[in-house]
Amino acid sequence: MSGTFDKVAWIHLEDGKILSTRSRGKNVYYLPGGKREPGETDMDTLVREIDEELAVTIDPTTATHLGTFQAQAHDHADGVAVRMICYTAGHHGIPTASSEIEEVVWLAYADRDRVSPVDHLVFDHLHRNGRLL
Ligand SMILES: Nc1nc2c([nH]c(=O)n2[C@H]2C[C@H](O)[C@@H](COP(=O)(O)OP(=O)(O)OP(=O)(O)O)O2)c(=O)[nH]1
Repeated sequence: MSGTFDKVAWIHLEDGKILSTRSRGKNVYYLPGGKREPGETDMDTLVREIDEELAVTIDPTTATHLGTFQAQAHDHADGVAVRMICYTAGHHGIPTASSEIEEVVWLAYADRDRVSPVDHLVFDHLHRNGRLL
């Protein structure tokens, strides 16, 4: 199978660390976010997915596009890609793991080996810019 997943992710940094999640049954951490549903804008997807995963309300008026990154999709056949459109954004509420999420953690650049290939690109970008320590 080939193709590309179209996903929107939330980049949430605090004290040089990035909020990351691990879904049930997975062995690597992902940046919170998910797949666009038909007709959704980036903000529609971001708000819906972050509410579903973390019970947090994203404030779309504060969203800033950080970058769009593409790499091999984790846990899929070679050649399947994920294109992840990444935003920082203010929020309301305390991130709390929903049922599909086993763990919510703050990762540093030193944790790069524990994230999926597309997140390597995000980690490198944020580290170069001094935002992920
Ligand atoms: N949200 C998110 N998805 C990621 C990241 N890195 C990464 O490879 N992905 C991948 C995982 C899958 O290969 C791909 C498609 O997402 P998906 O939600 O369909 O993943 P999946 O098929 O494992 O999930 P599911 O439908 O079985 O629940 O996106 C990341 O940092 N955050």
